[in-house]
Amino acid sequence: MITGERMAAVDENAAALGVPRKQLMESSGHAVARAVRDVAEPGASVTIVAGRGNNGGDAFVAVRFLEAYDVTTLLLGRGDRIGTAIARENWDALQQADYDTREVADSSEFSLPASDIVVDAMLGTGISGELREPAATAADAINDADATVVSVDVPSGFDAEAGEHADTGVVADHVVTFHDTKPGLENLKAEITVADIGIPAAAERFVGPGDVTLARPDGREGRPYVIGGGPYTGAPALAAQAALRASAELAFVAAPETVSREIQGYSEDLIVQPYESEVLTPDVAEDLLETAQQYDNAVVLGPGLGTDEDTLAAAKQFLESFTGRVVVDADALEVVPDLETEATLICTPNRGELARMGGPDTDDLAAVAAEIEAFAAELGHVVLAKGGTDVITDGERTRLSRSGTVGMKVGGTGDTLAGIVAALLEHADPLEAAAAAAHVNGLAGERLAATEGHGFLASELLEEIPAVLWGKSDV
Ligand SMILES: NC(=O)C1=CN([C@@H]2O[C@H](COP(=O)(O)OP(=O)(O)OC[C@H]3O[C@@H](n4cnc5c(N)ncnc54)[C@H](O)[C@@H]3O)[C@@H](O)[C@H]2O)[C@@H](O)CC1
Ligand SMILES: [K+]
Repeated sequence: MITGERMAAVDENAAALGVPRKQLMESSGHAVARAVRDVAEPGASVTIVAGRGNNGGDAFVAVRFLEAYDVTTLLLGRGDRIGTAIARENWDALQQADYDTREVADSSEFSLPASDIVVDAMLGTGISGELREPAATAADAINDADATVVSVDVPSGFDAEAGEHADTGVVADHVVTFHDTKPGLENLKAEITVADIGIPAAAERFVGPGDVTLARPDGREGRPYVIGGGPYTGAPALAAQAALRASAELAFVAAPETVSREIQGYSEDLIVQPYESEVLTPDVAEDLLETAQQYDNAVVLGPGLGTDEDTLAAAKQFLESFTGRVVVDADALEVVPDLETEATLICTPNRGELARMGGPDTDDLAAVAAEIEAFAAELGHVVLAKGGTDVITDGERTRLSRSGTVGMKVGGTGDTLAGIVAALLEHADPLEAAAAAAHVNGLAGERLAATEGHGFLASELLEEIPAVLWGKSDV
């Protein structure tokens, strides 16, 4: 099962792997033609009702595979208003090769020719809300017609994110859906065919530009709360600054007063909240919990906290009472395996931390991705295992991020990663936020490596984050 949103991400990843969308459209169109051939003998009359998106584009391709049929193609709108280049190219090809095509300017002009088959290619996964005109009129006519209706990808009017049908939508007899079934299709009376359109498995498995698009912030949102610092001061500052670079509105750092000035000294952009103690203690954790619950911040727990016994007890206590989202990093990770918590945790262990938590102990994380997935399932939390290839899993879904360079072994890159995860949590679900963050952090390193070789610093990653997130996502 795949949502329309995720499908678009996978499709973008496929393009980055060298399989562009136009190629997928060719496969989709071929699959639609096969479905028509399955329900009608050669010579049968086929009317294609196409919209101006890629759903229509799939049907334009199908026309070329249906030479043995009597095909008429109706486009809702004008050809020069087709929304995507690849759909327009396929429409133009039909014009140049003299296929029977007609443009329908508005609903008053719409009339459905009597035909054996109607191919419904008005709207696919790009729909929002009830059908607008002329699609609504066309849907009524299709539903009233005596033809077998084959819908492309989803029946037009069906929302593939929510799995809901618009009141005005097409009622299909057959649906040819692509790559994987979509939420809610199984509740329809239609016969569903899932067509393989040649998307490489790697486009789902490896984090790519599509995953970044999916998690990309479209504004400033979120106020991550970094609980860190004590024995170390750089780590919490890096995490908080990375969150700001990745779209957080504000970034708070709760730290011992003995080091709070030092942390503030690294950056005037942070809001540092000192507490009276040299390290995090259970008493302090209780106060911090109140603040975190009140503001519903995403929390980053761990950077620079140290392993004082009191600190670990405090981290455990915090996590057991908190009910929000926490990125757990560094020293705080070791309390996770014994926790009882309602919080949503995203654990970001490196190799050693993963092993100490009870997960696999290896340099080659990709080779043990299935074990890490099982480990995350057992924990009941998202695990982002950091290595040459990062493994990101929620125990059911697993993604691998190959971005990054050896220069990222430098201290502090895990802290920037934790901050990016916290920021993206405002825009994406925990697994998607973690996967995109891992990719973004690695790409930021790759940008630096282009000029600095292996000699760059974690603090320099910070400035690269915006370009990776909002600029061209391929370096
Ligand atoms: N990986 C993929 O995502 C692939 C997608 N393909 C096809 O592309 C489709 C998605 O294409 P698009 O994203 O271009 O979107 P659609 O073709 O679903 O439609 C987008 C168009 O519909 C209009 N629209 C949106 N809501 C409307 C409403 N309520 N009433 C009337 N018009 C409305 C929009 O303004 C836009 O012009 C898929 O369903 C599938 O058929 C395939 O070509 C191959 C691969
Ligand atoms: K459709």
